[in-house]
Amino acid sequence: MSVNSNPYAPSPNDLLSNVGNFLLIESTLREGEQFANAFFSTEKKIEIAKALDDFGVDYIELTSPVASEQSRSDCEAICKLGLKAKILTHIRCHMDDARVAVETGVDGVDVVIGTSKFLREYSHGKDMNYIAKSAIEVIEFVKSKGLEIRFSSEDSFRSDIVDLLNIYKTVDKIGVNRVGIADTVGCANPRQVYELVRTLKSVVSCDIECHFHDDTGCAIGNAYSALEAGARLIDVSVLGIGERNGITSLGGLMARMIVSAPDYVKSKYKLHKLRDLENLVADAVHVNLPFNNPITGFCAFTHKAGIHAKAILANPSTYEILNPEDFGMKRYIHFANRLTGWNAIKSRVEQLNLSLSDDQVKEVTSKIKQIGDVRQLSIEDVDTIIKDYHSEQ
Ligand SMILES: CC(=O)SCCNC(=O)CCNC(=O)[C@H](O)C(C)(C)COP(=O)(O)OP(=O)(O)OC[C@H]1O[C@@H](n2cnc3c(N)ncnc32)[C@H](O)[C@@H]1OP(=O)(O)O
Ligand SMILES: O=C(O)CCC(=O)C(=O)O
Ligand SMILES: [Zn+2]
Repeated sequence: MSVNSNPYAPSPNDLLSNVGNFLLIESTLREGEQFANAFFSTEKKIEIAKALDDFGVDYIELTSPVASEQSRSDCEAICKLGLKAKILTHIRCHMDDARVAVETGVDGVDVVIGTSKFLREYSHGKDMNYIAKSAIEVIEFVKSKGLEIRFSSEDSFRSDIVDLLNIYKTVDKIGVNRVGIADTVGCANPRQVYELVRTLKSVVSCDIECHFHDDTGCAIGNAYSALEAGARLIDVSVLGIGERNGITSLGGLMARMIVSAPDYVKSKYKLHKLRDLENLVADAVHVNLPFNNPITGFCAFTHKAGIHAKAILANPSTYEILNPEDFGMKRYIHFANRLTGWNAIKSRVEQLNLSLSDDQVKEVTSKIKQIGDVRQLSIEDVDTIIKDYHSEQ
């Protein structure tokens, strides 16, 4: 499908949109380490960093080097790998953290500080004047070391809009590479995201990065909305792992973006490596891939009901917006159940290299349904019913 005829692509009149021109900040080794189950050894971090790099992410964000001595030395080790992705570390807006971060060998530093009333009161206890002063000091220091610098407001969507725009204007003026918006508690909806990014876009000249938690199920939708409004970078993690139930997942965002920007996504990311990457991280944090995971969930390309199966057999686009082959995955018709139809069973008869007329297939389908009404069927059950029926003819 060409971009012009793709109904899911941004309109050519949509001048703000970065849907076909976005970058990924991959935060499995920062936000992901904040997932309850995560403990990454140095070797595992290196393995994950290499796999992310191979997949094609633009940036890899690492845990703050002040979190622990091992975090600092792991950060140094990953910087020395010579990956194509730029390496970032993530710190508080404080000179003590910044001094350590710039010595690790990273390409850039992501600085964050809470700007909502909740966090100003109960997290760091600083007012907006103090935040601006310390942001300027940290940003100028990191820039003086020749590193990329991003300034982010934590809990942006519960922060005062005037405070937000003022601090972003201030840091933009002194030359940050990016400003970040963070939906730290997952409260934002796509419309609010669109409006905030669009407003911010009109007051800063640097790139905009966005970070979305998934507490209310909007993390992928919000990321898409942010790109539509002109954000350039999205924070993701493999399987979305992070604090609480996590953030925008890499695979989920790939699923969304390949529909809207297929050429860009396919040319930039090695989509066939997604499943291995997800399995690597899932194993490392002792979880299974969720059954309903976009793309790699076990039933992501499984079609069951007879109406679906018939149409899928005729043309997969009837019930698939994603092509499994783009991700090295396979489509599957689940025919061993009472919702099946004669078209699916006919296809199975052909796979078994048997020959039955359409009327015979319809008859054997009704036998399958009768048994399927009584108990769960396996493929072997259905194959036996078909073979027995065939030999009786
Ligand atoms: C929304 C996010 O995910 S932000 C990223 C979160 N990442 C992390 O927390 C990294 C891992 N964290 C750690 O290892 C530790 O919390 C450390 C090393 C950063 C700090 O440890 P401690 O000094 O023991 O402090 P503790 O964790 O109890 O409290 C956080 C401290 O940071 C301060 N703080 C919190 N956010 C910020 C900020 N953005 N900028 C500056 N200071 C901050 C708080 O005021 C508090 O300091 P205080 O108790 O001395 O007043
Ligand atoms: O640095 C950022 O932009 C985001 C920090 C974070 O993890 C959050 O606010 O949830
Ligand atoms: Zn987060």
